[in-house]
Amino acid sequence: MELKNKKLTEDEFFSLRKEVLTHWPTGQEVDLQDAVDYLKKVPAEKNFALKLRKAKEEGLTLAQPRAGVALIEEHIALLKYLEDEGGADLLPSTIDSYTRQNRYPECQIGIDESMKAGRSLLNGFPAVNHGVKGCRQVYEAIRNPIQARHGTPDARLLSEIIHASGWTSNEGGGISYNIPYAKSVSMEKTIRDWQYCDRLVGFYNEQGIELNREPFGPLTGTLVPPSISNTVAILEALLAAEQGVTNLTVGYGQCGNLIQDIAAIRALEEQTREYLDHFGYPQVFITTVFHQWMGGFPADEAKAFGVISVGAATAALAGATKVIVKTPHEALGIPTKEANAQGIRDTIMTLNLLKGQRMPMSPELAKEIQIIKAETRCMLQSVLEVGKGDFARGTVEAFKLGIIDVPFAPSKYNAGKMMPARDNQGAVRYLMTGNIPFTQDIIDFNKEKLMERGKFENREVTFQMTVDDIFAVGKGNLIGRPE
Ligand SMILES: CC[C@H]1O[C@@H](n2cnc3c(N)ncnc32)[C@H](O)[C@@H]1O
Repeated sequence: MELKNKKLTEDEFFSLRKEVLTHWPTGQEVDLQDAVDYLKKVPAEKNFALKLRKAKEEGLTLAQPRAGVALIEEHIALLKYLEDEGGADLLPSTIDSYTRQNRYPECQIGIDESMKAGRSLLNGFPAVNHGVKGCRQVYEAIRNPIQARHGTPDARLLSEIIHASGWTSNEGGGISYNIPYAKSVSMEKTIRDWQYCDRLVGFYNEQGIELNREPFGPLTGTLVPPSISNTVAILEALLAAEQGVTNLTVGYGQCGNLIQDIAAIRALEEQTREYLDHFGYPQVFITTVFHQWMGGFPADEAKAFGVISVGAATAALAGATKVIVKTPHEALGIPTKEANAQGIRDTIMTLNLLKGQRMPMSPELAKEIQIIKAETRCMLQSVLEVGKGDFARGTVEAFKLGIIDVPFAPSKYNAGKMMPARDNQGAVRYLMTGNIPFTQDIIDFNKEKLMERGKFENREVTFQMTVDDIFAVGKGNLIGRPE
């Protein structure tokens, strides 16, 4: 069947579903009517979609950590600690890397070995192997709404299991969980597979159960220009809306220049609204999520708290509905529950101090919003052209042609011709635009901003700036100044 941005019919969806549920024995535990009945009992305060609606209406920024360990009891203890001692408003379950690659046999080995070792030997929660039974145990043990966070190109079985278990949000998308997370999975396959995941949410919606979907904003988390991540977020929002998703959180990963980061969130929310309305989805409720710094972290915990606090402050001043929290163990690896809770308390303290405050509009902020929207518009219009009016087909073509190009992506389907670098205030600009069809004024704007830095640093504007920027934060600075 040719790829198209069209809502799957019930026949198409249910015939795919039969095969999806055979990918692992726990798929047989998923009974749709039983899942509907179970989800209908989820109280409003434990429904991710509803808690986000409430937060947006009240102008609050909610704090959510990442967290996941191999065994059910330990995972429950971890999540309870993060809500009780950390104060988390929303809970994750970060899914392990084997599950993300559908390597369920290795998950089983990881679970068995973790039981023998008495500690987690997986880097996340293997939700498919634990099945509906195990995931419901987790859901029933906690107070807050719970979301699956992962990086799964084919998340169809995972989505079936987590939603049947009362988990009312799922992160990811056909672009954002392919390009940064896979080497050679075709864009066409992941768009189709995520149409399935979104259609499942659309099905529950038709039963009166609203679930939240969250495209993964940061992508590679390495000097990603705001207009690149916003373009991907808006495309995934449009694809999800077509499948019947009505509650979407679009996201963005902190780049470090305060005005540009706030402009990115404001442009993202406004332009997502503009495109959803224009293409016939006014019913979709939009929230935003700001991811604290996704690049290299300082190992020194006090410095790490500095990075975490700036991320929390930026999220608050931007008016993001949610902020994803980092921990002082980021440079080391999987955090202890204590370190994870510290990151949340740091974040909530910062959010509370800035409660109700927003960065006021200014000529600088207005300019950054305008340039991000203009760059995003160039890419989205070009996606429509090469897709002959279809966003799904257009996305596949756009990556083939390098019209959308994500820096430092492992996927062979990403052109990798675009290169970013910071300007003299640390804002991320386009050093090379590759095949991205920007207008000349956009190209000139980015070049001028980088020339300013070159002049200040008395060096040529070259890829060396990019390299210096990549290591800068880990060394304690935002901009990679020449040594
Ligand atoms: C998106 C990548 C980020 O997710 C975080 N992460 C991944 N797995 C876990 C985990 N199991 N527990 C806590 N944090 C985690 C970590 O901050 C990493 O940089």
